[in-house]
Amino acid sequence: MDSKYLIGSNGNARGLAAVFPVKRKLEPMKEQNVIKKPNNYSPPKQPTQVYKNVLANRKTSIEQERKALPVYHCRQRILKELEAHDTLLIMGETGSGKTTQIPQFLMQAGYANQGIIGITQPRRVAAITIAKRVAQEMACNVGEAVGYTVRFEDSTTERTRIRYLTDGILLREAIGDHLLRKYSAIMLDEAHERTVNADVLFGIVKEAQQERRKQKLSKLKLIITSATMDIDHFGQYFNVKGMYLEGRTHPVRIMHAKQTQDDYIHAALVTLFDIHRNEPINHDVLIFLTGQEEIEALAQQIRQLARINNSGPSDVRVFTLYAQLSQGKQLECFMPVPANTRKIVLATNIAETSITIPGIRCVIDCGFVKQKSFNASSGLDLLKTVRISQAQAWQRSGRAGRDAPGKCYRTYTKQAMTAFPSATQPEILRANLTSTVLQLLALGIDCYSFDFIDAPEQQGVVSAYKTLEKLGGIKSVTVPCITTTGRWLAQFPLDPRYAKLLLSAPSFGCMDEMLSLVAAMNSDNVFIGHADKSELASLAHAKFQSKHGDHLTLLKVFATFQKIEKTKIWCHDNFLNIRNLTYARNVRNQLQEIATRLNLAVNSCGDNLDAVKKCLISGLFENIAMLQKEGHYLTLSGRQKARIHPSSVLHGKYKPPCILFTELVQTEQNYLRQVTEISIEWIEEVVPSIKITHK
Ligand SMILES: Nc1ncnc2c1ncn2[C@@H]1O[C@H](COP(=O)(O)OP(=O)(O)OP(=O)(O)O)[C@@H](O)[C@H]1O
Repeated sequence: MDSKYLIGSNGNARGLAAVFPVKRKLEPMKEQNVIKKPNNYSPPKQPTQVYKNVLANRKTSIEQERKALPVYHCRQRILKELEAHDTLLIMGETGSGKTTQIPQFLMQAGYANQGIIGITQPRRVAAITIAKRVAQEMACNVGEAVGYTVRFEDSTTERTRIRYLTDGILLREAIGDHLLRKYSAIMLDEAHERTVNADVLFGIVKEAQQERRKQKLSKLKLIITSATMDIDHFGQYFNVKGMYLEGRTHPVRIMHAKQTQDDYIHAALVTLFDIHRNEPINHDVLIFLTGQEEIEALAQQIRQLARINNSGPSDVRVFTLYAQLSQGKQLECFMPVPANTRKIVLATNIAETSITIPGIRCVIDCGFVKQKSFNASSGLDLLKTVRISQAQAWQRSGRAGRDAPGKCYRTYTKQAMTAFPSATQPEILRANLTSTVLQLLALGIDCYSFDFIDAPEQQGVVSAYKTLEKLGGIKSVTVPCITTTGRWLAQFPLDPRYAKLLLSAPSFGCMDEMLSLVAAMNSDNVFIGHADKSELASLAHAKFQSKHGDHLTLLKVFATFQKIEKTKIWCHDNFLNIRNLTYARNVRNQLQEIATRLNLAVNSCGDNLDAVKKCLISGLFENIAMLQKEGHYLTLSGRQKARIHPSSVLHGKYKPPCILFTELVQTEQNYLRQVTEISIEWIEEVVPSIKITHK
């Protein structure tokens, strides 16, 4: 197949249907395979001898896998270096064992006796799956010696010594204790990702380390790791030399498209079918695409083609993995599939670093990513599809060689790749900084004097200060001093604009409603758009439609869900996602706990829904748009032309003259997502600093 890797030369998708149900190449079941794909094996309550043997085999096999990792042979060197230096920069190939093994080395060397070993991850799915893997390696349950903490979910207990957490969580903890005293060692993993939170953490942990030294407190050891970081830049910032872990993991064979592909989705599909025809059935495939819509459309296409051509049970299982999916759904692709079935995972860059999806032997990389960037002059976040960096391309290929040699098919030419930027632009140089600036202020740090690894643009910082001033979080842009409101805003694990909705809700008399709405807005899509039964789904969803718009529709769904007893049946009948609604309920409980701590009254506005709509303006005042006589909308801040997204209940009907939206999405054109009709007069009433100069 390698020499044939000429994407697009295999005909069109119709032709592919005929190619798909190729005779399967069944691999003889090796003992190892039986352990990896246990065919939904569930252990009996009292372990039988057979089960004990399976467990023993599994333990031995995990032990062997660990010993084979390159990092395993560098254990002594790492520990010696860490004894001599307080900070280590470690670079090692993807899959070499940095994330799973180094924390265990530290624990064995006694570092967990004086505090917790914390390992940050850019994404929740990585923190959860890695904690599970390490718990398995250490033969304990998650929450015992090893645990994870992600937003709204904490599996750790007082027994936990190794804690995987998202960088956002550690940042939040720093607000409570800027010396991070509960940690003896912190590993900042996947440093190349350069998320805003990670960049801020670099400065905070560096400061905490120095301060602990000054105050003669216990030492804080720092380890910064990645397979693709700019070691010179990091070395300069932390004033240390980098350490390179030699040793390769499983080789990954890279193949590039011979010709430029106009349609990367089609190219990925053709490549997938080539793989399905030529590679053993237990070689699972991971395809990198850019976003939810693209992924769901391709997943449906693959499932349909598989169905058309299979009379018996399908020999492929298609999984999707993107940020908007509920946590439960995200974790499904990590489960084993039955033997003689190929797992196909369609993912965004969420699967790009850190994670190991067991069974993946082939990666198809489309070479694009959806990137959020903030336009400081318009005050709006935009999502754009852009080329990945070369570092991302290597990270993606690294997902193929985790448990065996793999292959990576790049749907772009080798020549094209030379034009990709070598590293991803740090998020801090393109992100909305409102939340970060507030968190720094809550830590007593002024953005202008903070020791950033790369300082953000001044325009971005000023824009954040302006938003915070309007939210009441700081006194003025010129003297950015945090107010009591600012401190309260920082208490909620939310974007400050959403936190503001909760702080102002009691004065509008709608705290009960706002707790529900903010919780639902912070969970993933609760509506299931059923591909085969879209009319039935629309009919079911129509029952909840509010003429005011999407926010009140969502509130109606959530409020009904809260009252219903048989939620499973109700969600099923109404095409609603029970996991996301349950998650929202959990979020609501946690937000209510914080509100109670802050003595905020939980009042209800009953049928006076204008209260909810006015309250929405108090936080989302930058997300307002006016109808123009040409039929499109113009955003108030930034004057962007946009239309109501087709998924909105206000789409295609009467067009309200003034609307509030949750986000602006840029595809071929600008769309306003999650929209509610508001009255123009309310804007100045709720946020007096906003003057309506045009209509
Ligand atoms: N959930 C898992 N299931 C099965 N094997 C796993 C799992 N997680 C890790 N492994 C195994 O452990 C190895 C080391 O993984 P680890 O995440 O520690 O590597 P890494 O060096 O941190 O990689 P990266 O730079 O890509 O994050 C993997 O190559 C894989 O063989």
